[in-house]
Amino acid sequence: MILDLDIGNTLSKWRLKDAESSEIRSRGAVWTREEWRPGADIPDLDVVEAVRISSVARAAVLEETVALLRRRVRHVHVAHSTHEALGVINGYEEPGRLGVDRWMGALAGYQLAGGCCAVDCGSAITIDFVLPGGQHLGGFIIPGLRLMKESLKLGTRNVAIDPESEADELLEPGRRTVDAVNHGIYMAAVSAINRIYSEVCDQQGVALPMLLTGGDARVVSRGVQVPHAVWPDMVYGGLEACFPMTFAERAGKMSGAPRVPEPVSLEKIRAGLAFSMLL
Ligand SMILES: Nc1ncnc2c1ncn2[C@@H]1O[C@H](COP(=O)(O)OP(=O)(O)O)[C@@H](O)[C@H]1O
Ligand SMILES: CC(C)(COP(=O)(O)O)[C@@H](O)C(=O)NCCC(=O)O
Ligand SMILES: [K+]
Repeated sequence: MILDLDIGNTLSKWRLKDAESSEIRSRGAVWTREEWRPGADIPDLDVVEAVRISSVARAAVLEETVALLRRRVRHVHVAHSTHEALGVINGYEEPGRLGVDRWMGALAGYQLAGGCCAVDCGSAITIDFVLPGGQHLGGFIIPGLRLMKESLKLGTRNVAIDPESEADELLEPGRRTVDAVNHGIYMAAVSAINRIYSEVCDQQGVALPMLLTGGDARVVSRGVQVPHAVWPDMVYGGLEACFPMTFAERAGKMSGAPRVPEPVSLEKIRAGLAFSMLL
């Protein structure tokens, strides 16, 4: 069994993948601030032959986790952001400083779709761009929905956006604090994503397919007008591409990869941008 770990600032996600059949056998998540010790919510390491890790948590969290795993598992692979990988050139001045979850998303997106806009809606919302030739441009970082809400300190933190709510409702003016806050942060997130996408496609002269991932991807997806696909396992896709182990992975297949969304034409994107600025 292969254990894949995606350690974010809020949640440490894991999944167990069958090395023979490439099937996902189980998955789960634990709070990142809690110690990562095999137990109730964590898979049994006896069945694990290899681990692949993407972590943006504090260095100490990763070091402890790796030390613990190395005692029990033979192959432990830790992903790092590099200058180049799998045909993608990292756009950061200091490539190692790009969050490795963003790098995994960019690599997975490029492997799936060629040029792409990779959006990760977690503790932070990150929006990264890769051109069809493999140049990563860098990206944008804004606080995620939960962080935006907590920063207001209006006592609404415990009333999360219902992940089933329709975008229409969320985009209406709120008539009590909790709705005003939830609708406000939702509008902030989706309008930033729509606008950033259009600006960068306009600047670069190319309409890119958009891929969405992260804990808030489903709800954010409803408010994003740009054609896109939700890919919950996008970070894991990067790990598969960097450290291919199963037969399917070696053939370039990534688990749960969606169909590549067909972007609208550049003319439409530019017309939308002009319209939104009343030009
Ligand atoms: N069951 C859940 N538990 C915690 N957060 C959730 C849950 N479902 C959705 N979320 C949202 O997802 C975010 C965490 O998403 P995730 O992509 O795992 O973040 P990170 O990678 O930063 O840890 C939270 O900030 C919250 O807004
Ligand atoms: C931007 C992030 C905090 C996002 O993390 P996440 O929301 O997935 O927990 C993470 O990718 C990170 O720590 N990046 C390093 C800084 C950078 O990418 O420029
Ligand atoms: K993120």
